[in-house]
Amino acid sequence: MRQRITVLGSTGSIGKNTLDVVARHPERFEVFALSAATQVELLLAQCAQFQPRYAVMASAVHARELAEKIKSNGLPTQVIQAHDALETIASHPEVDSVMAAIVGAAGLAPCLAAARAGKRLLLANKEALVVGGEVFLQAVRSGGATLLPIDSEHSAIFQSLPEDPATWAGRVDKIILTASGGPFRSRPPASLRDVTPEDACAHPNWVMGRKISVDSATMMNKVLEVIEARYLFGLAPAQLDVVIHPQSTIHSMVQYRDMSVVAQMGTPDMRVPIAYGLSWPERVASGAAALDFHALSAMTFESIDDHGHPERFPGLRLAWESLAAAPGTTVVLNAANEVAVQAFLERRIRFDQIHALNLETLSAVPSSNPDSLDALLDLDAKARSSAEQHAMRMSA
Ligand SMILES: NC(=O)C1=CN([C@@H]2O[C@H](COP(=O)(O)OP(=O)(O)OC[C@H]3O[C@@H](n4cnc5c(N)ncnc54)[C@H](OP(=O)(O)O)[C@@H]3O)[C@@H](O)[C@H]2O)C=CC1
Ligand SMILES: CC(=O)[C@@H](O)[C@H](O)COP(=O)(O)O
Ligand SMILES: [Mn+2]
Repeated sequence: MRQRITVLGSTGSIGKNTLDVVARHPERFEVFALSAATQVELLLAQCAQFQPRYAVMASAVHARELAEKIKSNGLPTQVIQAHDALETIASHPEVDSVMAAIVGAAGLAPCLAAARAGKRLLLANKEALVVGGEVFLQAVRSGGATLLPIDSEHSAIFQSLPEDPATWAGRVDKIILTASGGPFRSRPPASLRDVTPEDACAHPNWVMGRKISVDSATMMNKVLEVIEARYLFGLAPAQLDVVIHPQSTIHSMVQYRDMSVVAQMGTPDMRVPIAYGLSWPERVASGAAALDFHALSAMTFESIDDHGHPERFPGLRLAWESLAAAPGTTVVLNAANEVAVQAFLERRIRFDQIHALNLETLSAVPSSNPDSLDALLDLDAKARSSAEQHAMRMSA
């Protein structure tokens, strides 16, 4: 029987790559539902191609527009307009797998719904796990869900670990996440004051959405990924390491107790981890080009400490610091960073103010121990409000 899939965030970079892989295997995969925030025309085109049962848009205005167009095009898709529409398509009894590809904490509630409903949950939306933390993991356990990483580093780690998670703690010495260093790896740190959103979004190796691209430029992406790895693989924060590898050929590594290192490699193409998540434990064609070892000129590595850190990437330490602090700290950090990145993309604050805004918000919002979705969203809202005030002061 075909695997029925809901794609949350189908109009984004991960969403489009997911549909590309799905379209290569019509005998294995069937699209059950799609969702977007504002891109009505693209979602309409996806509905025409994949004929899903349901489609959801984040706002009522866009949902109405999509529903009218779907009707006038004679398509069978039903547009669900309800405050919990994303949760509905993520937990529907006829869904097998959910691709979580919404950006930011906005994806948390449907992820939890999918987890509680015992779905196979393909997690690209790293912010959902960074915010959800133990509440997220508890939902996965209680719902009997299967959580599969899509983030390239975490897919690489997952592919490099033994099949049985019960053996990980005993066998693994540490996990080494690779970081490209982003577009500003070699720029004098003082010049970062004046970079534009276009500069920051020009990632050297990956074509991605704007938010994650800015995160790669500040190294906040690696902060989120260290926290994500902590929750996905259950190792101690001290067992998580980051090394700069500018070519993004090795996607991450696992170092075992005997000092053997297992790495996963490939061309930088998100269709590889997406295809692995979709087909796990099998493998299917992804559409990615093969890594050509005959043409591969170099694979280099640099220590972050030798690379202008902490001046260039002052935020990286926040990963370990927030994991050592009260559990709500990662919620506050993520919310602050989402507000800061948006403010930078809207040219309200400078690039070098993103880190300052994150620090100010962490100091201003008291940490707590949120133990439910409501408590997580409440803390997230408090942190956003505080961060917005800091952003307004900075831009004044
Ligand atoms: N891009 C990549 O290669 C990688 C991405 N990731 C992670 O995957 C996630 C998605 O990233 P990416 O695809 O780059 O992001 P994009 O910005 O390209 O896409 C985001 C998707 O989410 C939708 N969306 C945005 N805001 C909301 C909201 N408030 N409610 C509901 N839907 C919303 C967008 O709709 P619309 O298009 O209509 O605005 C779009 O479909 C992020 O968490 C990112 O960190 C992880 C590894 C690699
Ligand atoms: C493709 C992917 O998973 C991104 O998270 C990518 O790894 C960003 O790279 P850097 O954050 O290392 O620049
Ligand atoms: Mn990544």
